[in-house]
Amino acid sequence: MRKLNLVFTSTPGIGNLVPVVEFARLLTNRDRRFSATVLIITIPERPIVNSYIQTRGTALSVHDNDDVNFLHLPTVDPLSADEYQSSLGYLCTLIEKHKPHVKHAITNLMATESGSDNAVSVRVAGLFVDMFCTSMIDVANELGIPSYLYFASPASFLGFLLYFPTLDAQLATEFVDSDTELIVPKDSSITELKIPSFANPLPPLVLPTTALKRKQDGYMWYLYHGRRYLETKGMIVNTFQELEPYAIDSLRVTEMPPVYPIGPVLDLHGLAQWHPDRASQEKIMRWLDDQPPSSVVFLCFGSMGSLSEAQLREIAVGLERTGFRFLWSIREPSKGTIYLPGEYTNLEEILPEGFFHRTAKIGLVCGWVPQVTILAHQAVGGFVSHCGWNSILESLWFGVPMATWPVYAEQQMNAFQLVKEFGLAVEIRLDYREGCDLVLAEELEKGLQQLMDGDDQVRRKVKQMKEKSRTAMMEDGSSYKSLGSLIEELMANIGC
Ligand SMILES: O=c1ccn([C@@H]2O[C@H](COP(=O)(O)OP(=O)(O)O[C@H]3O[C@H](CO)[C@@H](O)[C@H](O)[C@H]3O)[C@@H](O)[C@H]2O)c(=O)[nH]1
Repeated sequence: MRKLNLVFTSTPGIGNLVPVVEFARLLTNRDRRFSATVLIITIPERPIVNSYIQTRGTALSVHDNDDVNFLHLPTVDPLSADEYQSSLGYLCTLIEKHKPHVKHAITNLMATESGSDNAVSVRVAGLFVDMFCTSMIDVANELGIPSYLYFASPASFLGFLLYFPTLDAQLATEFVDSDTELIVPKDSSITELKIPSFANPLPPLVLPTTALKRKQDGYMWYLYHGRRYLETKGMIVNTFQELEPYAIDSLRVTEMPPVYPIGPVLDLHGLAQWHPDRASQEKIMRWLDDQPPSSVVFLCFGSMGSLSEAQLREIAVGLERTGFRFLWSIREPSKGTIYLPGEYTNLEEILPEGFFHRTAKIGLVCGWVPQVTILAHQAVGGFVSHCGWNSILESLWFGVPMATWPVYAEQQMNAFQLVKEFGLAVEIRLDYREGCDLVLAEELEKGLQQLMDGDDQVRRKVKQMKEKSRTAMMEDGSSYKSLGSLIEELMANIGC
């Protein structure tokens, strides 16, 4: 029997790696001719990602149904964080430095193709790179294998990055550059930017911070990746036609590689199972079991999100004022460029005096949470989200209405899309930026009231999108069919 091995490279972050692994599982389960090898880049400073890699890798190796293997790449010499202006600049350089290791690993996989006297022989059929791993396209080219983009953010953001080299010319002429601050329009009449993957013009302030810091290294990487996506044989996006019709259709033009919306691809069980602190995770679920249906507002800011102490205090006051039951995930700001947030040990000192005592009967404050399991719980009635794409897809899958509080990466654009283009969320903020902004207690209070008591239209639309997201993945659903087309294309590209 001959297996076709698909190789995956991923950015070492929860929001990137988990959807890559789930996509690899989806593909190999759908078509038994495929096996998958996920090349693992390790960053020692990210224990939560490493914990996922270890637990998930072990589970996959003993799970009969999944033909997905993790292959750990050797670590590269640490970079000096001081040399980089942004964590994206650091990350992309670090990934690029793994090129020789990726080449070596794939060459070894290919060496087993010929001369294998095993019952199962293997042929490497393609390399999938994620949004920040496009430097690996060179490796695929050198080895003569086709490369594909696997994009774990929305199609709208993919469209944005593809358009970014064009937008750059506009930003260069119409905006004022700065070494440290966000760029601003030269002319106050420029209040909107037209991006082809958005139905509506965007206020400049919902662009990612990286796109508004023209002089920083992250900006150059955005340009680089946007150009390189065009070199792939296909762009696979973790989204679905019914959610992003405008953005997906905007990508279906002749000069672009074909686009395959194959989502939502979610890890519906895994993330709750691999966190080392199982006791805290179980305590949260027991607490939720005691709450009435749809009564709890859940606040969580992603795997990389943390807020200032002043902001945490405003949230505490806002929550207390509304009197809603709440489950609030708080993370301590990271120690530096490449680190992820950690867990607080002294929250009593940070939150308003007496907060824990006064809210003991209605609220639970915690660190890392089993988010998917929480969103699936009937007690949860609303989700204040940082608008990471995985969080959005998860919330829609379980039909939980969201309130938008973007913090970093492309989340401001996602929030804009959710509120202004889809009507699937209540707005707290669209253009919040950690470090320069403060959402006041009364703003949060207003947003929460709208989320939990007010906007029936959002609630109704979210329920409809829940059904559509599930249908998309079923046999003959839009994403199911799109994955089928991708499989045909994969076979055609290697002449099978
Ligand atoms: O306490 C937590 C925090 C997060 N999660 C999970 O971690 C994932 C987080 O993914 P996402 O919501 O996409 O946020 P980020 O971790 O911030 O992901 C990065 O990657 C995404 C996909 O490219 C982007 O959309 C985001 O903006 C970017 O920050 C989700 O599956 C959550 O369920 C937990 O289980 N518990």
